[in-house]
Amino acid sequence: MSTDLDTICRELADAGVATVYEAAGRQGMVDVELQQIVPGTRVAGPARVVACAQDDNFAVHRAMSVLQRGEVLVLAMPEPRAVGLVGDLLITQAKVRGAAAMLVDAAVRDVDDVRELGLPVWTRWVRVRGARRTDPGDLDVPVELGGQPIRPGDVVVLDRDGAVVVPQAGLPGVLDATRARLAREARMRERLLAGELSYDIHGLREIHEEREFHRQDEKERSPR
Ligand SMILES: O=C([O-])CC(=O)C(=O)O
Ligand SMILES: [Mg+2]
Repeated sequence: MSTDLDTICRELADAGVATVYEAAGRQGMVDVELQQIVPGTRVAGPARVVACAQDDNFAVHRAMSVLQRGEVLVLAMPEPRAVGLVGDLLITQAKVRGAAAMLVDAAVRDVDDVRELGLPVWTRWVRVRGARRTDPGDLDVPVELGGQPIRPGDVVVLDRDGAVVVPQAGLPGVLDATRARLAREARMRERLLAGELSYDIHGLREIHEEREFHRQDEKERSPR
């Protein structure tokens, strides 16, 4: 992974999923409930997409042989199911090879050991149900996760809130918008800490009072 991309990913990870999602114009959300196996982790990296055959983790074993440092392994299946595609042994390999994180649209097992390993993992389910190892599946192909298309190399940002995907072509724009949003939020936070209300800052009080005024007005004018 280039230093440039590495720096951009670090900046997006620090900004966090919600901020990047808003900065991207509310695009890229992975719309599923995800469990964060290692608390407190936030990461971003280019996707190494692993399209597993149904209930089969052959492709995950294969992916370990091509994985590059800094990548986020994205594990998908044709139908997401609570099948344990990875546990501590596969995740050990990912860690040794320098993966940034793993996003699993299936199940993870051995979670106590995985937590100890410390490689950030997000998963749809925790379940011990074993995977087959018979179909090589596909690597480096587009998949869909929680309604969100993920192409190889798209940047995946992950934290406690879940995951958001930024297509490579959109990276510079989203990075600029993220910086601008962080600056705006910092100014806003200062005003809120000083006691101001978002109700006033966004002009909502005014809107509400105006509506109330018209409602009263209409009530008075309407015949009984
Ligand atoms: O081996 C498997 O199929 C998944 C697993 O439990 C591990 O990686 O430790
Ligand atoms: Mg295991």
